[in-house]
Amino acid sequence: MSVKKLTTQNYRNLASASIDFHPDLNFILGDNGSGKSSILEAIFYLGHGKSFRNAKLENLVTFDKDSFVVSLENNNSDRFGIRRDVALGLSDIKINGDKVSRLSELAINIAVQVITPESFKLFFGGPKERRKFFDLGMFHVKHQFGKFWRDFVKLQKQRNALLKNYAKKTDFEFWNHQFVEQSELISELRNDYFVQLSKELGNWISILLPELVEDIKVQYYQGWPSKKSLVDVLNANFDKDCQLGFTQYGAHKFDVRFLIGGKALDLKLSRGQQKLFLLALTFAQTKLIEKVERVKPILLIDDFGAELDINSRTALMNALGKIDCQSIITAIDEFSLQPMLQQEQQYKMFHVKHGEILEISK
Ligand SMILES: Nc1ncnc2c1ncn2[C@@H]1O[C@H](COP(=O)(O)OP(=O)(O)OP(=O)(O)O)[C@@H](O)[C@H]1O
Repeated sequence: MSVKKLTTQNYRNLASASIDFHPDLNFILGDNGSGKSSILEAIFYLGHGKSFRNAKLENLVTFDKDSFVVSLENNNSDRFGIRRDVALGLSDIKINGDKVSRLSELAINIAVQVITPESFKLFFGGPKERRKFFDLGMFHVKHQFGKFWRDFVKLQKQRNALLKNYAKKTDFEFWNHQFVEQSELISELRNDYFVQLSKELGNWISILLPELVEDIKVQYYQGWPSKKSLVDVLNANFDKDCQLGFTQYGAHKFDVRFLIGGKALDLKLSRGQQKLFLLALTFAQTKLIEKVERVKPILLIDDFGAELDINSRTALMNALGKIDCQSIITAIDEFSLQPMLQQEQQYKMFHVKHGEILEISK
């Protein structure tokens, strides 16, 4: 799907905003602090139920207000909305006017990915951001994943509760068996996804970082040593798990490493190159989501010009031209979007000032 119209009430500094987007390409311009990122954040919120800036709920509602609403209408005229009352701790999710209980029902319809100037720092730091990123792709591409993952998390919680309660080793047999079975199911699905993603990544690296195309290696770590069975690993680590009160190995501990010529990617690449690499990975994931044809993905790029020179921006523009997704891109001014605007392509452009949004006619 693509976002046809976004409406907000009391979301950050967007007191009462409404934007009619272009189905493919959109630019949002404005000074620092005008509200550009807040617009992307509102769209992301509808797809994820949280901010990409790791902000607390109470910081999302406009200062001195108690609740906010974000809603969108898609290209099929379906309407999706969330209302959060921060003071009362209430939340209302609606699809076409009907209440739904699960955020995942929104997430199924809104496959939104975001790249910000901070993304690459987080992504190439600890494993948390990488897990979030890949799980989003899994959710949209491998449709069993959502259910598998929910079941796994329940088992993980049960096992951790037993660990914290100093249960006997024999009490774990039943839970270990299920935990292992579910971890293996997830790992198999992820493995499959990584083969697809690695292949697709090569295509986007050749557009965005062609000089590195031969040197990149992606390594997938399933969450426990690949040559050992998870049952053996759990048994061998039982005492340590008890001491820590949580399970050290399993599907929740998966990670992905990227090597360039055998060295960690963040040691070899500049910040701009890391951003391009993350963009290539995002395009690869977007392409896989597009191929399953459940939803058309949406790509949000915050602060387009940051870290990228004119050659990199040209490469990014070429990449955008090769993917069927809706893009919403923010920038300080038209100059930092160059060479995007020299193309004969259709787009809409907006200007934001103090949370007020105006469409700019071309
Ligand atoms: N809860 C809130 N209520 C009202 N205003 C807020 C709230 N949270 C943040 N703001 C203000 O909203 C403004 C817009 O922030 P936003 O991050 O969207 O700006 P931006 O245009 O993306 O800026 P930059 O180019 O610097 O990234 C900021 O000035 C900020 O102080």
